[in-house]
Amino acid sequence: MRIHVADHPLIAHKLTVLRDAGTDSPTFRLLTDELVTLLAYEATRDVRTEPVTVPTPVAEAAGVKLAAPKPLVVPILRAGLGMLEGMVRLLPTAEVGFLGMVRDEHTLKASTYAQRIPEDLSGRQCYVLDPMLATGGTLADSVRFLVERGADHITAVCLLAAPEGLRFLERELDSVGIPVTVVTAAVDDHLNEHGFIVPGLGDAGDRLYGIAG
Ligand SMILES: O=P(O)(O)OC[C@H]1O[C@H](OP(=O)(O)OP(=O)(O)O)[C@H](O)[C@@H]1O
Ligand SMILES: O=c1cc[nH]c(=O)[nH]1
Ligand SMILES: [Mg+2]
Repeated sequence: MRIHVADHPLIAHKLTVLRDAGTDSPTFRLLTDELVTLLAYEATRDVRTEPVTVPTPVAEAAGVKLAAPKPLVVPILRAGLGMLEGMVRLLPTAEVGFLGMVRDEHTLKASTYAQRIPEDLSGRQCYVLDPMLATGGTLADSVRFLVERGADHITAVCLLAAPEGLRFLERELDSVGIPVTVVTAAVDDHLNEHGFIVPGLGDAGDRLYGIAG
């Protein structure tokens, strides 16, 4: 597994405001959107392209276009939905599949409550969106789900990751047999006893959308 920490002053600045407990939901949503577009630039570094030629007003120019099959962007509901627009802004021709997952607050185990993902992902590059990589359980399960359907290249885009979760994913995803990359704006200090990232930003879903019932 490859881990890329996006080290850029604009990312660090926006992340600082995002962490601030005083930042309200509308601002949190706006900053999430902006951060994802900056992260998407790094996350799509390996997107597959094929050569094309276009006529400029002067001559033929060699260029590239995104290769088929189209990339699939997969936000993990709920919080990953806040990252969708920022990602498809850079990849407007991508298709979007949805995975609804929730982590039990006591056992910290993730479970899937909804999915709308193509049955056959053979040859597809997938971009998983989830702001928080805490224990890594949610991301490990979502990567396995996509690999079982044939995805052959997966990049996860996160805002924050915990070192414990990254270590867990490195062990778990060793055997999936395809390249997996995690792109994150920062790796934080540790997980607390409730499985929250420290210093983190709190519950990303709640900060985006309000307290879930
Ligand atoms: O790495 P993990 O320990 O698995 O935790 C990370 C997951 O926890 C949060 O989801 P949550 O269960 O709070 O659902 P929500 O997005 O609906 O708030 C977060 O959005 C991730 O999906
Ligand atoms: O810190 C954390 C950990 C899991 N999920 C969140 O939203 N925040
Ligand atoms: Mg949540």
